[in-house]
Amino acid sequence: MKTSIATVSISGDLIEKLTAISNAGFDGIEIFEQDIITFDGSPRQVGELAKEFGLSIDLFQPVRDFEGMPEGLRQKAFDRVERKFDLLQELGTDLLLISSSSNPKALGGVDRLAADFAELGELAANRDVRIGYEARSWGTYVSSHLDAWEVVRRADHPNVGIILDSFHTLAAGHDVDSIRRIPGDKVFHVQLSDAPNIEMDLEYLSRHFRSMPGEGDLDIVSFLDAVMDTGYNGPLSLEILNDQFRGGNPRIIANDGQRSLIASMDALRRRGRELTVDLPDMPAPVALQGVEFVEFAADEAEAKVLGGMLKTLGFAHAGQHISKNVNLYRQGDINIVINTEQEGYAYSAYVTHGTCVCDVGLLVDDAQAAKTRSNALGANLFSQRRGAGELDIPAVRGVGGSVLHLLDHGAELGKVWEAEFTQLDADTKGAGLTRIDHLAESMKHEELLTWTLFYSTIFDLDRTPITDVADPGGVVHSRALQSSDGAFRLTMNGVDTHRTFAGRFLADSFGSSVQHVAFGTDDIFATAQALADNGFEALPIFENYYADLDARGVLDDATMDRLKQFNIMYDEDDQGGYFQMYSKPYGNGFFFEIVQRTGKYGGYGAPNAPYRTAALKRLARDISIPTM
Ligand SMILES: O=C(O)c1ccc(O)c(O)c1
Ligand SMILES: [Mg+2]
Repeated sequence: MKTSIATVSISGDLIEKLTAISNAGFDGIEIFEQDIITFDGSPRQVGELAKEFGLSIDLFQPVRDFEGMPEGLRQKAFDRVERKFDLLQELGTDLLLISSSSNPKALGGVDRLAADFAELGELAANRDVRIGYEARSWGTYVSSHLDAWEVVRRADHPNVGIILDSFHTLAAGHDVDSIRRIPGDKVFHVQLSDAPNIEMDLEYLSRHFRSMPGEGDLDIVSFLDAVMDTGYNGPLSLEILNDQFRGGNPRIIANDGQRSLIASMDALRRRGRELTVDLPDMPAPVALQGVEFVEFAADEAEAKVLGGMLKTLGFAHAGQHISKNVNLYRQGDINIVINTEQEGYAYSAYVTHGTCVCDVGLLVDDAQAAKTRSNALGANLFSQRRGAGELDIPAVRGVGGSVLHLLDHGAELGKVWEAEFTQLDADTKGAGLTRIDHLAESMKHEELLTWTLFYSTIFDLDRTPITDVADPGGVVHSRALQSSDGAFRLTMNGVDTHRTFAGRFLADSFGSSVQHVAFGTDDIFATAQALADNGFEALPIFENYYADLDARGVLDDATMDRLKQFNIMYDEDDQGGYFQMYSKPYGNGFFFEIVQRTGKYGGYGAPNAPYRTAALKRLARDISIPTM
């Protein structure tokens, strides 16, 4: 089983595309006619070029609107396709994709369409080429794989088969089980793409918003599982029409494609499928138990400001690193580390971004297994010279070049705090913060799918659909990744402009990633009181917000008064409630959040996000933000 990708999925000219596709490890390509038309050389030279890159040309596409044409136009359609047979032979490939017609002049009738394909099959046989018929989900008469299969079945010609495309099957809501009825030797090719679950014209969705398997909301693995039952053993090919990818970095998009295919095949294998494919052995998607630590890079002066702020949040200065200028702050199960080294990774992160979260420690069952899976999926491993007494903690590169350390409760890594830090006596009684509820990362919008894929292929995470959150300066595209038990939660915000609060943070910090850290408490009012006593300054929320919340009539007057008093926001779903308050922004727009979940509330207060953002922006306008 080979991996393939349509040239339309990658930006650049043909050479740039082939370079990226070949370097990413694909075996073959589907070549799009546009890439031949715009190439300075003959189709034969295109074929030779692909060979030089070690890539087979698995098919040529697209031919549209061939079948069902009335007399007078029918011959023209056949002549047009015959010309493409010449092209196929020059390219050195034998498979032509014909997608189902949406031509208003075309006629229907399964037998008419089958007769067209039987006749074309004869012509194809004479030229030693094959025809693959694909149902486009908006085709006039043929809009599902079952329609296309009926045409192919009745055409009954060895040179005519079906092409399955996950988009057309899944986005249109067709059932995948029926694929199992198609004999594998009649499936000539399989195309894969994911898509977001949004109500939209299918043709528009298909041509602008497809994504790599694992980036959207479609169940690609079930589709593949059904395909495998046919006995199909040809290439798995990505056909991704996506506006962002068209303008994206060819290397990153091609690498994402490989990662998505490897993860999809691994998921199939975990369903007990025997795959004839050179797939690296790898552990299962890694279960996340939570965030073990968050590390900031800072200089000495800013470390004092940050440390002071952590004190007002109720953190104790709990430890000093045995050999480095690194301090540990603790409360409940939360570990915050401030690194003021003058060399090494944290220092370079500080020089690049200013005070920032440079490193996040993730708690997993087995850190070595997590590293092995990350590596098999093409993540960049991270390491740097260790100081005396420092443990060898597996790590990978994450968003914005940041680092993710992988920790577990095993014999060695489970003792990292005792091994690397001298323990100091707790100097505060705390404010009731118990754990890290979630992290929020900001990134360019065009990176949102890449990082979705990174996290959701390595780790065992559910992903919410992408929602758009209004900011006074633009739209933020937001989604959450979370473990099914909620132990690990991450929100990702993709921004297009620096006029949004998240966009400004990204621009001013030169691509730093973590913009806020949310701490959980079991009693938001007790925590809010303790913080107020410590001199913590909460983000002031608009008076009118409370008028609106009150009008909804979900909270009693006494609770409303306390929300207002402490600048706490509130949201609820049918599972429970969510209280949230914020610190003022620091540095380039970083902030802390404090939340309490009641019942089984599963969200992140999205309805409040526009008001929180406006409140942060108001403050950023009104005062000069203290540097962190
Ligand atoms: O949008 C289209 O016309 C089109 C063409 C060829 C394909 O393989 C496809 O899935 C869609
Ligand atoms: Mg297709």
